[in-house]
Amino acid sequence: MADKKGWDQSQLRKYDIQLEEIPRLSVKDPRVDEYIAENKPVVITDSELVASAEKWDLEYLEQNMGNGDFSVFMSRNHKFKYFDDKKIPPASGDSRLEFTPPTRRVEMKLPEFTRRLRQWKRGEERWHLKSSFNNTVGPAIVQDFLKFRWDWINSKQKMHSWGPLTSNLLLIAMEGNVTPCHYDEQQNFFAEVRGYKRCILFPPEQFECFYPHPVYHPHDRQSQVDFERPDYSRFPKFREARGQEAVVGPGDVLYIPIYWWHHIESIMRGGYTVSVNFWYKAGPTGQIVYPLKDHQKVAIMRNVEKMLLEALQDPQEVGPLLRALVLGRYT
Ligand SMILES: O=C(O)C(=O)C[C@H](CCCc1ccccc1)C(=O)O
Ligand SMILES: [Zn+2]
Repeated sequence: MADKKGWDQSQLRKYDIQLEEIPRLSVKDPRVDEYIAENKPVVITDSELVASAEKWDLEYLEQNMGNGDFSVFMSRNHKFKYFDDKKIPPASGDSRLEFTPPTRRVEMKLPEFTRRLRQWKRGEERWHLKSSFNNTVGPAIVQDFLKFRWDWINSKQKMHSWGPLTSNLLLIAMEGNVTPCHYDEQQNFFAEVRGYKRCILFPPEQFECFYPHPVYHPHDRQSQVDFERPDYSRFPKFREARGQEAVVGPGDVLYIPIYWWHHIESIMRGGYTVSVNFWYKAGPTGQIVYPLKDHQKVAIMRNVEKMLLEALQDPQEVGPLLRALVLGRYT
């Protein structure tokens, strides 16, 4: 039986990872801004940021999301590992370059999606709606969206000199769905509207523990490590990962700092989840200060990979050149 907090440990997947708690602070607590200023995760409670969306249950969404198409992802298992379809290589004889998408995107109307959620049986394919708010949504949703606490979030954006808001994603997931560990190049206020999501975060300085796919790969920014069955022979440093976790529920806002690794799961047997994220471009770098911050080194590594690929053209040549550059010389 779930505790008064709405869930219990049995609803979280088990991983062999050292985890601490992400602090939970009230929106009125001045320490919230200290965490954001230091690019450290914090769960902000009672912000009312998306309180106008509290009524977004499946029935309300069916009636008010309009008749447009929404991007829905289908997976044969519980994992929804993101991939950039613009980076999928053209078919070549070379099987080493072949990419098999782990999920399939299907455009469908909202009632189609909610039907699949309602009729789902264990073992069947899973669904995950991931869509921006476009101009096809109904007037009631527009009203709810306009009633988000833009005054509060705009004041945060300004106070911390973030760049512009680039997008809001509406995320509707089935219980048990998992978004595997990845990082984004944007600041993120992740607002939980309905249901409970367990979020595990790791700082950018643990880059070496997560072995992200190459930048040119469709799974760019995604970790190669399968949290459920880590391959410690290929990814030995994963043993050293130290995470922070939080289970966010309705009304909670999790600040996911730019470049921080995050794994997100809709808790098992918790029903569907509804989340809205707020992605912001990083602020201006301003004066470069040494020593560089860890996320700046990640950005440098990304640029080196891009430049080498541009220069060498063949992705197969990037590894050998980097090895020649480093082994016995910088190691
Ligand atoms: O808000 C975020 O950054 C999240 O990762 C939220 C996460 C998945 C959103 C879809 C997605 C996955 C990978 C890359 C970009 C977008 C979830 O809620 O399951
Ligand atoms: Zn993300």
